[in-house]
Amino acid sequence: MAEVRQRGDAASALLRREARAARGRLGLPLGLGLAQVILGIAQAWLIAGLIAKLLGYGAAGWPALGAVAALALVSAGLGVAQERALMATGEAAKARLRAAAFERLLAQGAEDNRGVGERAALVVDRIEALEGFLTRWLPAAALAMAAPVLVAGAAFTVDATSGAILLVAALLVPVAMAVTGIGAAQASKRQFAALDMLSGRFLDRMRGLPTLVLFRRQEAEAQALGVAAEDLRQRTMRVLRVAFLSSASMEALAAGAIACLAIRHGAVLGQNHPDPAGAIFCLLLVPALFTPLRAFSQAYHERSAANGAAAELAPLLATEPPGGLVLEEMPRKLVVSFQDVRLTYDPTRPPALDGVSFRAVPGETVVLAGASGAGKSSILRLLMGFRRPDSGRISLNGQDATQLTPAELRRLSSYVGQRAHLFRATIRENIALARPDATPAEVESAATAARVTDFAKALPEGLETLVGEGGFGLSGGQAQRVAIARAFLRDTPLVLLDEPTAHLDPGTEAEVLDSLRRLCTGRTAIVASHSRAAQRLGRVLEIAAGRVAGPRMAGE
Ligand SMILES: Nc1ncnc2c1ncn2[C@@H]1O[C@H](COP(=O)(O)OP(=O)(O)OP(=O)(O)O)[C@@H](O)[C@H]1O
Repeated sequence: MAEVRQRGDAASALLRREARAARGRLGLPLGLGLAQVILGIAQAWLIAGLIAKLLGYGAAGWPALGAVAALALVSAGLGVAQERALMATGEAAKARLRAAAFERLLAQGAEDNRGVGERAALVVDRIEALEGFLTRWLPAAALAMAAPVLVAGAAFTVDATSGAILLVAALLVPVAMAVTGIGAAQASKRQFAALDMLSGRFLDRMRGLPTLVLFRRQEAEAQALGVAAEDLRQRTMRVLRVAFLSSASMEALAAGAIACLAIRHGAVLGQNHPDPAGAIFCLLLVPALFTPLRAFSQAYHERSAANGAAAELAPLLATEPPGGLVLEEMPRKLVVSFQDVRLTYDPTRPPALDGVSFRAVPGETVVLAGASGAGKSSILRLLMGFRRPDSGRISLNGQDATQLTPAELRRLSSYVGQRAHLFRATIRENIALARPDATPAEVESAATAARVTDFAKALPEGLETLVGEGGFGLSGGQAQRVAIARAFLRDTPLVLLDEPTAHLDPGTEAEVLDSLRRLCTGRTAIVASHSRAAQRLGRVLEIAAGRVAGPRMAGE
């Protein structure tokens, strides 16, 4: 319960902060909205004169008709300008929020245990939902307060009772909305949760589609997706029901206001009203009063949706990007030392690292061997700054590594994992990703060093061949060589390799190891590997249950 309240508080705080940030940009659209209300009142005045003339009371003529048309044109122009100003405000806010959310997701990196679909939904859909709050709800709420005062004030100048009727109708709107909108925020939150479930599951199953087909699970999965989609439909209908209810209450109030005014001014049709044009004016003010109130009611739904989205975004945006020192210059050589390092992921389970000590000097390759789950990758994760040790000391050239920002720590190392991820881009662009400011010659020399050029020569467009999703398929060994080329291009003093030859046949493994040996030469290298062949890269440290079990000679 306390947690739910905390999430609600965090969501409100986020929305307040965003409202403050957007305030400066909302002045123009608000001013334009107010101008439209005033034009609406003027139009009602002119049209009232024209209708009175038709009923045989007044003297309004063609100039009044021309003025009504001109005001309608100006009002439409103002509407377009207002919409554009609101869109610009929304786009600026979304760009800022997306950059902040993305920065935090990147800082959490591999350690973020949210699914890919959920992370994508946070950055795309949730921030989209906040736009409605900033560009619909905030201006609509401000106009819903100012417009009734202007409209009722105009009615007062003609007839105090009509002014009072309009004012009371306007004051009843928030009451009706509060009654019909009870539970709207909760319904919205549930709708988002169902949407997350569905999109996360869909993405996950799409990625594993070949496996599902192989195991003939496609029917069962389609049914499970159907159930999740049905759940989303029901929750969406609940949200819509609330929205329909609140607009129905609005229409009832507008009808009530017209009815009261009609009773008050019914004599206008009996040809004995003291101010027929004024009476018609009061009746025509009802649309002018309810247009901004209707926008307010519709935006109420946007506010509920934004509340649901903010509750999910707030914890992410509240995480401070990790602080720390920044290196004055990149060291050419690096001595890595672990002293009694402990790391626990889950306090209910034994520690992943339980007092690990070792040292690796420049030019040396330390191979971490040991059974699956022994803690090899955890050592690499610490060196990449994705985790901080619970105790002990990790030093780089004698300096405490935990004092550096994680990003700075990552600047010192190049990493090659089990499977290189290739983006949909050319081979050249995929390599240059490691150092976008590299010259074409530098990229080519990295490609040569990693033997990418050997296979790229045979491809139709060489290094310019498009690879990755939907592009030319590379074999596992070729993709690993692209990853090694990235490491060559980065040219860092520390090289971290995590099972770099897993999934490769012995022949390809030998070729990849040959490139890796050259990559490690002259640098400090730490390699986690089960492979006997990879263990010949250097000094082997046996890791067992989070401890260094002892050194082994290469090839032992
Ligand atoms: N994010 C995590 N949350 C909880 N426990 C984790 C996490 N990552 C690893 N562990 C646990 O920590 C222990 C060490 O894991 P680690 O990945 O370092 O092993 P490893 O030796 O690299 O294994 P492998 O050779 O299979 O990759 C394992 O028991 C593992 O289950």
